[in-house]
Amino acid sequence: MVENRNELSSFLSCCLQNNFPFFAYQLPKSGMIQIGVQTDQDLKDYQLLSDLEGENGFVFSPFDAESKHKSWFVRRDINLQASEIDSDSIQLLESYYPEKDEKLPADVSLESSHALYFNQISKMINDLKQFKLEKVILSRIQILEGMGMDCAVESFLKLSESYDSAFVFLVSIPKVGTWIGASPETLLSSKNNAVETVALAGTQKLAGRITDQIKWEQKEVHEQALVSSYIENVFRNHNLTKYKRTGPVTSQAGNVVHLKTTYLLSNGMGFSQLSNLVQDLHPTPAVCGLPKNKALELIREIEEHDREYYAGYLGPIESNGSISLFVNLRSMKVLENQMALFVGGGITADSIPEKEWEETCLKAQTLLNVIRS
Ligand SMILES: C=C(O[C@H]1C=CC=C(C(=O)O)[C@@H]1O)C(=O)O
Repeated sequence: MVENRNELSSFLSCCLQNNFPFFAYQLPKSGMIQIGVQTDQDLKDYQLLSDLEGENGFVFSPFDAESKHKSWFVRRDINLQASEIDSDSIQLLESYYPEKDEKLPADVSLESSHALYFNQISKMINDLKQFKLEKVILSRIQILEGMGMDCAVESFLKLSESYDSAFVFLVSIPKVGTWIGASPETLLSSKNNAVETVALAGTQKLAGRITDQIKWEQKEVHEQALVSSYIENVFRNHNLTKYKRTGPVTSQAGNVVHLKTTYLLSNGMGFSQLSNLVQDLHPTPAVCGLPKNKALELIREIEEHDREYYAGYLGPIESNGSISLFVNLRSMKVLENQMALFVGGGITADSIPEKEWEETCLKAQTLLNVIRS
């Protein structure tokens, strides 16, 4: 826990209450929260990540590029590390107070009931068999009543204190939304010429075991292998033939474990090459399915809720070309008096509906155990 936790909490609450576009995040294994604030509300949207070359800030992109939701870029006009925050930082913020014209997002109740989820999964399994799809991700929303905007900062701080190996974030964009989460999945990161991505899939409850004791079933191994082969295929299409593959290994994410293969590409890539790679990787079969376009069609047809930014990607980009992008998973949209928690799981023709429902409950617990503690 940072020594100046109270000042940090006041600073983030001040950003939120005064409708600054801002972001706070803790990169995996960094133990350090970074904060960026845009001092005006003149937000930039983008079509291609390559349009942001040379910029310093944070990107926030939806699951479905063809939906009404845009990809946003928040500038890092004020750049602070959590440990630097004191009363002067709040004064600095005060000098930039934007107009308070933003209304808080209204509460919604899009919760997918057990019955609705079961109807959807049955239809999905039938369609998977009929149209010979390998895998599709079905998601649902769980509404947390009585926990809204007032709890956002505290929830983010608790997640950052509990999850050292996740990408923990709080991002708020006026008229777009406020999201918090602890993602276990890197989409693409590039620093000092080393480019990394992961293939993540398969879920089990940790249940007090050490990761080495965990045995994976054929269905889970297959599900994860699909994500790996998709990534390797994207590499091939980009003529990226030299990379180091590690895994699959069991990787812990709170109370659950996944199978994870890590890919390291050591040849330096320019920003536009990285951007093209992101464009092709997203959405991976960890959040969409295979074949990608058919899976996307099925998701649009079967899910009744709007995923918005869940299963999209987000993270910081720097003017020197470094990027750290993560999949927006294990995350919640913060509303006035509610939080909408999004969870999903990979469905194959062999899926057992009740087990899949339980898996989404386990994933939800990753966040609930911490924010309700
Ligand atoms: C879609 C989610 O998780 C993905 C990432 C890891 C394992 C997954 C699975 O086992 O289905 C999912 O593909 C989610 O947490 O909402």
